[in-house]
Amino acid sequence: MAEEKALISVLRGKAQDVPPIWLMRQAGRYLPEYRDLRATAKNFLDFCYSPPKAAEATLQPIRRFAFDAAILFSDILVVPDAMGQEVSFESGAGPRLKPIETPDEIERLGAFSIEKLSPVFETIDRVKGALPSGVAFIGFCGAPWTVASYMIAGCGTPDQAPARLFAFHHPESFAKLIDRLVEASIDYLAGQLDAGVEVVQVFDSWAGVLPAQEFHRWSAEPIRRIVAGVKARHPQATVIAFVRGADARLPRLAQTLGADGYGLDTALDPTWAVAETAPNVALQGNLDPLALVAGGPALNREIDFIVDAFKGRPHIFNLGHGILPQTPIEHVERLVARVRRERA
Ligand SMILES: Cc1c2[nH]c(c1CCC(=O)O)Cc1[nH]c(c(CCC(=O)O)c1C)Cc1[nH]c(c(CCC(=O)O)c1C)Cc1[nH]c(c(C)c1CCC(=O)O)C2
Repeated sequence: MAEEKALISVLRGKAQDVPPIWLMRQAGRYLPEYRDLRATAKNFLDFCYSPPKAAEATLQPIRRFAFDAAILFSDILVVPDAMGQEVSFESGAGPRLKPIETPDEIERLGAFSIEKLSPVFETIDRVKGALPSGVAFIGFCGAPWTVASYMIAGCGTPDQAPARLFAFHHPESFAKLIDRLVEASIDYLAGQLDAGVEVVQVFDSWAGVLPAQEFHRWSAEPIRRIVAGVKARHPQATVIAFVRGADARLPRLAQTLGADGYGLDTALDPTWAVAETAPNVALQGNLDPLALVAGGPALNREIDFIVDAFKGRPHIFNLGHGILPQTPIEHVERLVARVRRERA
């Protein structure tokens, strides 16, 4: 039997001497080869739905940095796209959808068409044959709250106020949208696992804006249902929950969501997270993406602090949020070398 991949071992609760490393949004605009490839597609979603291009974008950061995991190149907003709420991306301005303003519009959303996402599964099939042994393959989806927040607002907002207001005004209708996203996410992640990913990560990038009861209802509980639904269909699969802004709610999440690993955002203190969660729970994170932009002694100091804070604990080295487009490539190279202790 092939040796267990380091990232999978960590998710199964086994600490490694050297933590496996990958970076959220590791495929993207900080890479010149990504920018060249991206220029060959007429828009971002076409790019996501082109298996040869999406497979190449998935593999680019693996070739360059030999990360311990590849993450499928796609986007969380393909799910609303597959529900008939058309999505487009304007360059420099982020995603655009037709906003949902009334409960009626939730009733009128189409059924989730998993067939529409068949190019994603074909991308997975292409990548899995091309990955070096030892490199784990991660699929993903957005958590229902984060995806719903874009579906309601129709674009990115600083505080997700449109979705928060909609949920206060129309809780029953909002619950229907969340339920539909839970079901779609389970089908979608199970489809990704059928196609060949080994790990799935659920991104709740906007959980941190919710007050306690809303957080429980719209962020935590839907993620718990997704984890249970995925594991019912794929008992071997491992799941990472990235609940950005979980803050003091992390220990309770780690007891209740049922995931194998928890992503920590930049603001969480690793020493506290290690002390407040069970020792077999894997933790992922949480270098400040701006430290990676800054480089210099600050970067070394931050890397060493994180590696040391998680020592002896199942830990996946990662950023606390996505890599920024202005990140110098040499800083990423230095990060990987330093985490692997090839200290230059
Ligand atoms: C909220 C969210 C989205 N998408 C995603 C999230 C959750 C993680 C997070 O909080 O960063 C997740 C995502 N988006 C993308 C990936 C691909 C895989 C990877 O991590 O490398 C992943 C995992 C590609 C992408 N998704 C997007 C790009 C840039 C578009 C381009 O190249 O033209 C990429 C590479 C576009 C996107 N997609 C989204 C926004 C708000 C934007 C615009 C902002 C931006 O440009 O970064 C929605």
